[in-house]
Amino acid sequence: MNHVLSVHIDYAGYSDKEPIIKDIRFSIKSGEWVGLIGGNGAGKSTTINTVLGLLKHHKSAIHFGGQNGHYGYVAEQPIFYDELTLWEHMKLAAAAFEMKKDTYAEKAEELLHAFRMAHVKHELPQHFSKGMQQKLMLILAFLVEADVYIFDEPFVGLDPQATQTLLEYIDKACQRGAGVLMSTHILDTAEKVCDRFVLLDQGRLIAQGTLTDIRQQAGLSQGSLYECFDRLQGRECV
Ligand SMILES: Nc1ncnc2c1ncn2[C@@H]1O[C@H](COP(=O)(O)OP(=O)(O)OP(=O)(O)O)[C@@H](O)[C@H]1O
Repeated sequence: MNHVLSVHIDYAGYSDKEPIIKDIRFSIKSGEWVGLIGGNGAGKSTTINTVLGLLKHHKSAIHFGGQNGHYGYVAEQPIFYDELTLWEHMKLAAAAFEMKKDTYAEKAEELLHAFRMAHVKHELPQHFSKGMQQKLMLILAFLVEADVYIFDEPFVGLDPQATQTLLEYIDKACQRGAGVLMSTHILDTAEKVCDRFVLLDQGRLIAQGTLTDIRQQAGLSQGSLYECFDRLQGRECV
């Protein structure tokens, strides 16, 4: 199977002092949903920022594969233009990715409906709640058929229906062959939906693989993802 993303980070950080993350290597195949797991400050966002090429101080090789080279990214904090409505944001994204008018119109209405945002499509996102701003980011990400989707803590602020809708959209994206990297603290959800996991602690990779692999590495044959992560924290990866 093709890799849609391969990540090889020797080190990365925000200054030329001691790096924040070191020796992080993993890849994502077409159709795979990978959970990036770690406690507060473990280095999840730093890893994502390195993958996105946003850090100045790094030694890394990041390769995006796939068919069209498009990726979708949803940051931990919503990012938007204060003076553009939700609908204008969507039109801008469609124009940037040169989407066909018919494809766009159908997809746009479907997403607005699915995320229950049709009633505010002509409103400014700065007046939205945190969850609604998060939904705007998700709608923009799913508007374009990307080869890779990267989500940093996507569930924060979402209500249960929006969470379900997001899970369904990610699942559909994987079914058509996209790869997904998703950082989250919601380990019971991650355990249910992700195919594989990358576990970080203090800027280091401490384990990776399927739940079965992680259980083996933690020595807990029936352990939950949380129990395995709890056991593995503080150890170096083999
Ligand atoms: N912009 C920045 N400048 C300097 N240091 C930073 C910056 N952003 C994060 N760090 C540091 O990098 C380390 C890892 O942070 P990071 O945000 O990658 O963790 P995280 O796993 O995403 O945590 P959380 O779950 O709390 O979001 C922390 O020690 C943090 O203080």
